[in-house]
Amino acid sequence: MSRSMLEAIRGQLVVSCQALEDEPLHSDFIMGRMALAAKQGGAAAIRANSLADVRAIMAGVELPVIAILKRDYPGCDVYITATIAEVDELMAAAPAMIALDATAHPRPDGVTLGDLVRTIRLRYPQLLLMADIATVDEARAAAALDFDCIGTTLHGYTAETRGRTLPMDDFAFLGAVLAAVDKPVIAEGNITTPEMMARCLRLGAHAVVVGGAITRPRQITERFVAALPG
Ligand SMILES: CC(=O)N[C@H](C=O)[C@@H](O)[C@H](O)[C@H](O)COP(=O)(O)O
Repeated sequence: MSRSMLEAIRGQLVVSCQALEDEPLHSDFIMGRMALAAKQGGAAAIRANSLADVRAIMAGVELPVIAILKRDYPGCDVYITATIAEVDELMAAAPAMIALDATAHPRPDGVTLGDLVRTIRLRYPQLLLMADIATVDEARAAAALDFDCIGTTLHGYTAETRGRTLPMDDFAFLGAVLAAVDKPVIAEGNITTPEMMARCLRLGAHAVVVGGAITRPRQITERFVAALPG
């Protein structure tokens, strides 16, 4: 997969197919089928967690994959592709792109984000890199490093941004990131309707990642149940 993957997802929908160990759909087989359904529905790429899921998806679906590896390190806030060990693990499947936590939080091995990116560039020159950020400062810092694109993934999920969500105030955070950086910005996080997706693209997002609203039936059910009258 070449750098043209970024071109392939321009103005398109990326579907995140993820189910962690504690979720009912946790299974590489099921994630592979979710990804196939997403492809048949018109998705341009898939975002997926873990080597097993990425492998299953790449084996059955001809779409580029944005791979991540979520791993909890005790006492550490960084859990999305935290170290070179997770990158090496994912590269056994050779996905087109890997997303890394690109917040200002310390990484479990003490390596700086800049050094991690430099190591990855030397080891895997063809790999595209996405920076998962939570704040505008983090977006700026990531843009100054050798990332190919920036994702709003972690806005609302760090101590500094807790209580916020991406759609708040007509996607004001997305607008601020777009104004602050000159790299492709991928809108991701709590985009739950087709209208929200379209709004992000009109605001200037390069592509939109939708996860739970498409691939997490428990979350979808909860939304319906919350709307029950009486
Ligand atoms: C914060 C975090 O760990 N986000 C993860 C990142 O890959 C996934 O759990 C999300 O499902 C994904 O970002 C898509 O977002 P949403 O499911 O809200 O459409």
